[in-house]
Amino acid sequence: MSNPVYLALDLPRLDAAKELAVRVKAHVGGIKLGMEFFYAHGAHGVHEIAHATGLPIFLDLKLHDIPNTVAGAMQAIHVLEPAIVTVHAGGGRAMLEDAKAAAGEKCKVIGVTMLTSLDARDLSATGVEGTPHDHVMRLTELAHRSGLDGVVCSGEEVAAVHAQWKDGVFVVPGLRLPGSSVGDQKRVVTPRQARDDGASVLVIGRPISRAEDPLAAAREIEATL
Ligand SMILES: O=c1ccn([C@@H]2O[C@H](COP(=O)(O)O)[C@@H](O)[C@H]2O)c(=O)[nH]1
Repeated sequence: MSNPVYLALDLPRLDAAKELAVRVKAHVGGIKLGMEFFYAHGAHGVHEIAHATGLPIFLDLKLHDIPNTVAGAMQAIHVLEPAIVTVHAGGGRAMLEDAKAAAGEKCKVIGVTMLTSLDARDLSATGVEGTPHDHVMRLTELAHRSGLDGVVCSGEEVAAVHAQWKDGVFVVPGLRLPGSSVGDQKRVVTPRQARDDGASVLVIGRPISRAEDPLAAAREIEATL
């Protein structure tokens, strides 16, 4: 079985990001590049990381706009050959369908349901009724009906999401080993629990990138899986 861990390279400097990725590449299955990296380094940065590591690239851009704009963005990033791209599931059915149609066959399009940095109080403050579980399940159903390949959810929901959508791709961030700092994450589980509950991709950033010894941290996480 291939390594499900994607290293989130949320670092402002390209040389530091590249050095870290090369250092731990034997202990992760892919690299996740998000807004911080992409806005700073663009297509050039993506090519640099892809060539330096040879690993699949997950572009976590969380696209969320009118359908025509999101479809245009998907076409524009096609040349980067990402294995995975994210869009916000809350963008609605037309946006999700158009994003998938524009993505090309090899790219998995994954819908972000409810950010792992949010909890029940945050959800209610945005005017959404029900629990985080209800919200995640509702958006998962929409993503599925709209033809996406899977969703991003927290480890608290992934078992239910997996039970509802057997062949989906389930991306889980908000992962921490017991006793480590959660930072801004609110719905958190261990990498092992997320995997056992049906996660296909485990997104891990700061527990590796901010560790005193990132290589040892990546190895330690790999050993728990
Ligand atoms: O709901 C979500 C969606 C995406 N993320 C991203 O995952 C990583 C997590 O980083 P850590 O340092 O391991 O907390 C980060 O790039 C987020 O943008 C998420 O955390 N939650």
